[in-house]
Amino acid sequence: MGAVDSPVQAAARTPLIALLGNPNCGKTALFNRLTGARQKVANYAGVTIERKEGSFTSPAGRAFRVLDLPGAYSLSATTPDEAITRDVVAGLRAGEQAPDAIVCVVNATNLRLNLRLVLEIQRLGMPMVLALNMVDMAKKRGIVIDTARLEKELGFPVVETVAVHSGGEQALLQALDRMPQQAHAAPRPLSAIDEVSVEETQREVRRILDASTSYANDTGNLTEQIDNVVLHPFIGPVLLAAIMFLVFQAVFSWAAVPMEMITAGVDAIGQMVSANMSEGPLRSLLVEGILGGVGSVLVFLPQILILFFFILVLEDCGYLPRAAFLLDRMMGGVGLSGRAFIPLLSSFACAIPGIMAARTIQNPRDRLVTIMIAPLMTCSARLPVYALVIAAFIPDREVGGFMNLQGLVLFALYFAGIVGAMAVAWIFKRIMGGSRHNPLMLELPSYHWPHLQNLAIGLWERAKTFLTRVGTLILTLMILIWFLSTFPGAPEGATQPPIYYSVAGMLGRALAVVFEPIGFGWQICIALVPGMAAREVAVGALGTVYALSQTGDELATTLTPLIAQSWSLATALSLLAWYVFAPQCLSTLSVVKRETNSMRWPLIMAGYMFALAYAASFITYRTALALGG
Ligand SMILES: Nc1nc2c(ncn2[C@@H]2O[C@H](COP(=O)(O)OP(=O)(O)OP(=O)(O)O)[C@@H](O)[C@H]2O)c(=O)[nH]1
Ligand SMILES: [Mg+2]
Repeated sequence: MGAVDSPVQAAARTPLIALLGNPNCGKTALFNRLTGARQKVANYAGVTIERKEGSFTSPAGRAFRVLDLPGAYSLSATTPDEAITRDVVAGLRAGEQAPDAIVCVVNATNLRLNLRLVLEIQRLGMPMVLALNMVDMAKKRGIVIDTARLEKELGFPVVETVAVHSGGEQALLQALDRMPQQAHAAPRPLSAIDEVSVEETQREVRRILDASTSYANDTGNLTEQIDNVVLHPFIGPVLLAAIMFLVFQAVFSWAAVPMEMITAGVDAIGQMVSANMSEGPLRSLLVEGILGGVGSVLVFLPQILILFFFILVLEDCGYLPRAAFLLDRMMGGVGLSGRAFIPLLSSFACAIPGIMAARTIQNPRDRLVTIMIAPLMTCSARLPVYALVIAAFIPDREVGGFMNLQGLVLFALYFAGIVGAMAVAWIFKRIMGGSRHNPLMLELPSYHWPHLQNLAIGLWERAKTFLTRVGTLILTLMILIWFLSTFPGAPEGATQPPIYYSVAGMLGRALAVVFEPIGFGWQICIALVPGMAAREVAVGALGTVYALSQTGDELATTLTPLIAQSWSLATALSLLAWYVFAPQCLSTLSVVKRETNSMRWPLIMAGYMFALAYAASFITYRTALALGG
C-alpha cells in the first residue's frame, strides 16, 4: 500500500477520524459513547496507552472509523505512549494511513493547558473539529465559553460535548456530518509544529481565551478544598493508609456471605452428581476434577469483585494521582519516580496492564526498574491462594476491637510484596546507576463522584474475565490435572492413595526434592506446576489433589479443612511467602519480553524472583519451625 492513496481510492474507503487531546480530557469516554465500546475510562492521566479502533454510523448514515489514542501534552513526544499518538497522527506508523480528520478533545475547565496542543495540531493542516468536552463541569464552575467566538478565532468548527451523558456526543456527530466528504491532502510534516515557538503559541492561547471565555461566578474550587486535606503532609498519608486498610478488611468481611453461598451451591451440585452416578472414573472426574477444582477457584469471585470495586472507585474519583503525589518522596528514596505509582497500582489487578502502563514513564531506566518490580505487586490471581491459606490457618478473630485478624494478615502479605519491590528497586538502581530524582510533574484532575455506569461496566468486565478464565483455561487445566493425577492407578498392595503413584504424583515427588527444605510436600509441588499458567489454578489443583488423596468414603469438596489438617502452620506460612515473591506467570514474562524488546530482562526477572521466593520461604519455614509452628 502506498503512503498516499489516490483520490479515487480515498473517497471509496471509510473515513478515519482520530480523537486527540491532553491526557484525561475524556477521549476514551467519547470514543465509548460514539462506538458503544467499553474501553477503560478513569480519572487520571495516562489511562489509554495504545491506539484502539472502532466504527460508527452518523445520524446522516455516513460510516466512520474512529481511533482512540493515548493522551499527549504535545506532539513533540517524550514518553513511549505519546510517541504512539504522534506517529498515528502523522501517518508514520508502518502500514497505516494518516487519519482523514482530527477531533481535538479538550477539557473545557482547563482550556489554558489544552489549547496548546490544539494549536500544534492545527499546523498540520488537516480537517479538524474541536470537541469542547466536560462542559457540564465548566458550567458548574461558572466558566462561560463563547463557542461561536472560539470557532471564529480558531477557524474550524467547535462543538460542546459531555462524554459521560447519553446523547452528550450529538453535537459532535452533527459536526462530522457537516464535514465535506472529499478526500484531503496528506498532513504536513511534523516539523511544521516547531515553526512557531512555544512562547508564541502560549501568547496565542492567551489571546484566544481572553476573547472567548469569562468566569462568571467562580464558586471557589471544591477540588482545592478537598486537596487541602488529602495532600496535607500529615493527614494525607494517614488517610491513604486508612483507605488501603479498609479495602483489605472489606475483602474479607464483606465477601463471607456470598462465598458461603457459592460453596454451598458447588457442594450441592457435587452431592447431586455423587448420588445419581455410580462410583467410577467419570464420577471422579466430575466431582473431584471439575467441581473440586473449578469450584475452589470460583468461590473467590466475591473477593475479587470487592477489591476491584474499591480500585475502580479510587480510579474514577481522581484520588490516584494524589496518592502518587503523597508517595513520591518515599518512592524517590529507592530511586523510583512518582510516575511509577500508577503502573504499580495497576499491577495489583494484574502485572500485565501494569507493565504496559510503564510506557507513561519518560526516563528509560526508571521505566525498566518499574517493569522489573511490577510482578511483586500482589495481583488478583494471588488472592485465591492467600485467601485459602489464611482461611485455613488464621483464626477469624477480632483484634483491638475493630480489626479482623484475617484481613490484617492479608494486608501484611500485600505489604510484604510492596516492601520487597522497594528493596529490589533500590538494588537495581544501585547496579544500573540511579538517575537524579526529578520532582514529580503530574496533573491533578478535579474530583468527581464515580460514575455508576463506569463502575458497573468495570465490575462486569472483571467478573467476565474471571469467569471466562475459570471456564476455559482453568477448566482445561483441571481436567488435565485430574487425568495426570488419576493414571496410572495404584499398584498391587499400595499403601498410599492412588494419586501418589500417578504421573502427577511422580512429578510432585521429584520436585519435592527441591522444595522439601522450604516445607512443600509432593502434593503442593503438583499444584505449583500448573500454577505457572495461571496462579489461581494452584488452588484448583490443590482441590483436586487433596480430594483424590483422601482415603476412606468421606469425600469433602471443601478444601479449607483438608489443608488445615494436612499442613503444618510452618508449611502454610512458607507457601504464602513463596506466593508473595515467586515468578509464576508465563504471560507476564512474555509481556516483559515484548515491552523491553529483549530476552534478557524476563530471564533476569524470573531468576531474581525465584531466588527471592526461595530465600523468603526458607527463612519463613525455618523460623516458624524453630518457634514450634
Ligand atoms: N463530568 C464529566 N466527566 C467526564 C466527561 N468526559 C469524561 N469525563 C470523566 O473524565 C475522566 C477521564 O476520562 P477518559 O475518557 O478516561 O479520558 P482520556 O482522555 O481517555 O484519558 P487518557 O486515556 O488518560 O488520555 C473520567 O473519570 C471520565 O468519567 C464529561 O464530559 N463530563
Ligand atoms: Mg483514554
